[in-house]
Amino acid sequence: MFKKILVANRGEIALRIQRACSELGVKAVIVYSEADRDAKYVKLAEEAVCIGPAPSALSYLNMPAIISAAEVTDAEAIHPGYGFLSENADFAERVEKSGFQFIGPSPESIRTMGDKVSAKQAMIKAGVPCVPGSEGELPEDPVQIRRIAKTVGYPVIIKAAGGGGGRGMRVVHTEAALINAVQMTKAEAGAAFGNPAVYMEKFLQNPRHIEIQILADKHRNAVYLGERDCSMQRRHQKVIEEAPAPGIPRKLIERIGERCVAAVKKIGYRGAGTFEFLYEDGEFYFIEMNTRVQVEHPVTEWITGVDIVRTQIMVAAGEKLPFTQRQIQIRGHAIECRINAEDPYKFIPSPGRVTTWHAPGGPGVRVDSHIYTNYYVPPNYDSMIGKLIVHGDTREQALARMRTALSETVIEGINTNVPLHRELMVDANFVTGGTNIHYLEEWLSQRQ
Ligand SMILES: Nc1ncc2cc(-c3cccc4ccccc34)c(N3CC[C@@H](N)C3)nc2n1
Ligand SMILES: [Ca+2]
Repeated sequence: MFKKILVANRGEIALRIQRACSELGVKAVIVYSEADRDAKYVKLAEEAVCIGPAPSALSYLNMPAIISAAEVTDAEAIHPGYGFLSENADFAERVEKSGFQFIGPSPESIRTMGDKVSAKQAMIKAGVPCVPGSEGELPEDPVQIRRIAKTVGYPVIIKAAGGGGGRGMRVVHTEAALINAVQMTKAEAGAAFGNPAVYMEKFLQNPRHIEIQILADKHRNAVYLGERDCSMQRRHQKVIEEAPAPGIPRKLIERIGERCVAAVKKIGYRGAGTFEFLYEDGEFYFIEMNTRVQVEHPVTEWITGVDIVRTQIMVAAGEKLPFTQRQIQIRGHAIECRINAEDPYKFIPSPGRVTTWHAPGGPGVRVDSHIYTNYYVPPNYDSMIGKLIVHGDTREQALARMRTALSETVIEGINTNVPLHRELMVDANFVTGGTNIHYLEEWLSQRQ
């Protein structure tokens, strides 16, 4: 086991990793930008290194600064968290070339999954069901592009190989609009990701977003930890996540979960990973794989009893998974509300000083947040200031606990989306369960 790990992130995930290290008896080195000098986990840190000024590019994305911080503090490993450099293959490579363990998959796995075309090809080879489409990069020839679209059937969606998470996508409903749409998406992809390659898929009209969490060690053991329903999103920002996914037969989950496990074994994947699927009419369609721990990992932790961050660290240290698939039992239901410093209905960021913070509590309530009374939420980073996660024996009990927790939550001094969560937790369709990826945006447009 490592003696010292550098936490290359900020906010609630930095605190989460710091806690996992503390529990394992591993020292944690905290890095921070000048804007995060007063962060809770910096104050709690045994060792903290300022890696630069507020802008991410000069701090949390500053590879030399982070690697130097690891050197001067004699850290043995670096945990990237999520966002920032967590899925940057070059960073993982530089970390390992500098003699540190990167807590995550190999640079090759990160690179393969970061290119959405190679990711899909790997999954097709591994027998994971994918959305029908161009099975590779679209050719230049307009005649061929039209032929592929005709085979796939309109509407189609053009996606950037270097995109993901909703960036670099364009839906096409008619042949007349096709070639121009391909050219626009290629130009945008070239500019945004330095990679103009695009691919095509059948556009699924009303899918749910279901993801499978996997964990794999360096000894070819791998398990899946059930699924999460992440369909309650707005402009590709998740708002509410839950596990298990309401109304999906366990048999279907087991089948797709086992295929994901077979795939990670086949590609020699190690660490935590998430397979993103669209789910429609009883079918799963692979769209992307995330090679990082995700914001919403606590809902999976609670229904399986597995500490994902702790296991990431153990696996990176070369240990075997401390459980087999048979030992993974799904118990109860968990729901997560992302708490953002923003206007609850206009989504305008609302940084500033938190003058009052009262966290909720009680049976089945978990609060993952770094804020405190008088904490100043900096304007430089994304607006998420914490997560409220609840667990119950049933979905109904989890909903009741979330309503109670939200009613106890007090955050004054800034705007937050807590009022939005309070309304959603009593919305008839959300309470029924199984709302698709468009539901929240439709709900918000009707509310305006
Ligand atoms: N073939 C096909 N059909 C429909 C799709 C719809 C979306 C999509 C569009 C808009 C919001 C979404 C929220 C969660 C998951 C997916 C979406 C989508 N995304 C958006 C982000 C990235 N994960 C892929 N890909 C799709 N692909
Ligand atoms: Ca993704």
